[in-house]
Amino acid sequence: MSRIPVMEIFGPTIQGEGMVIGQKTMFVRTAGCDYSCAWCDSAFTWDGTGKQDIIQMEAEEIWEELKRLGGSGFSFVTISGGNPALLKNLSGLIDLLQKNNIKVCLETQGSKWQDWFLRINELTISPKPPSSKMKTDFVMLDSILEKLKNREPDNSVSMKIVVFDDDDFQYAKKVYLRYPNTPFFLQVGNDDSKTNNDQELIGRLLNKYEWLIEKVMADNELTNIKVLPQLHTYIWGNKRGV
Ligand SMILES: C[S@@+](CC[C@H](N)C(=O)[O-])C[C@H]1O[C@@H](n2cnc3c(N)ncnc32)[C@H](O)[C@@H]1O
Ligand SMILES: Nc1nc2[nH]cc(C(=O)O)c2c(=O)[nH]1
Ligand code: SF4
Ligand SMILES: [Mg+2]
Repeated sequence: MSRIPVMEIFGPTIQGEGMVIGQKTMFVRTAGCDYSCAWCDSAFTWDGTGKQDIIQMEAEEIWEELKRLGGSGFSFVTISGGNPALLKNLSGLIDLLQKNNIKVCLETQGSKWQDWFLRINELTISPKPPSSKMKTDFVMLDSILEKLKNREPDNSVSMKIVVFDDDDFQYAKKVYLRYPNTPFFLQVGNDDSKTNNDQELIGRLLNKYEWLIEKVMADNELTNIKVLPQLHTYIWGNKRGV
């Protein structure tokens, strides 16, 4: 028996972020994080406010719930959190999904290593800029990217950095230059992940997207880079479970 702390399972929806943006996917969100980012849009996974929703589930039970929600209409599952890399025992779930021809994507911040990283089809590493108030352990990040060179050949790894301000942009540049061979994404930061005034939020996020694009356009060192919105927030605002 090996249970996984699950905060929520939802979908089908689209992946709103990063290298497979737009991809139809189900989500499994695990509980617990070793960080506490100032602007975390999923703080309910670690700040105690979602405690009553955490369910300890076996891999088989997660798979059953995914099928109950998504029927046969999905072939991608994205695991996020919290930090799913806190969970040594995710191996069983990854195996079970892949045995059923499901591609597995996973989001983590690059603070912890797990051997099952090597088997994730689309792994997003998202180191945190200064506005988060977290400090990046670059020794750990270097070692994670080094070990990932031994991943299975069809599997993809990318970096995604959320940018709120000029300091974050400088940080993102430093990370870009440190890992020149890793596909690199910038993502617009959502500075109000509580509001339910969608129109006002979306207007502001569009302006921030334009600001970020213009920063990249003007930069001569950031060349092989993609600048993305957090697409789901432009459609559903801060709604949970989409
Ligand atoms: C909620 S986190 C969970 C996975 C993992 N803990 C991580 O941070 O990569 C998923 C993604 O959402 C991003 N994110 C969190 N809060 C955000 C916000 N307010 N605006 C934009 N992106 C945000 C994170 O940077 C991360 O890339
Ligand atoms: N649609 C959608 N796309 C996402 N991409 C990453 C998410 C996350 O919270 O990790 C997320 C999310 O919560 N919803
Ligand atoms: S690392 Fe991810 S889940 Fe953890 S606090 Fe930061 S954004 Fe939230
Ligand atoms: Mg999210």
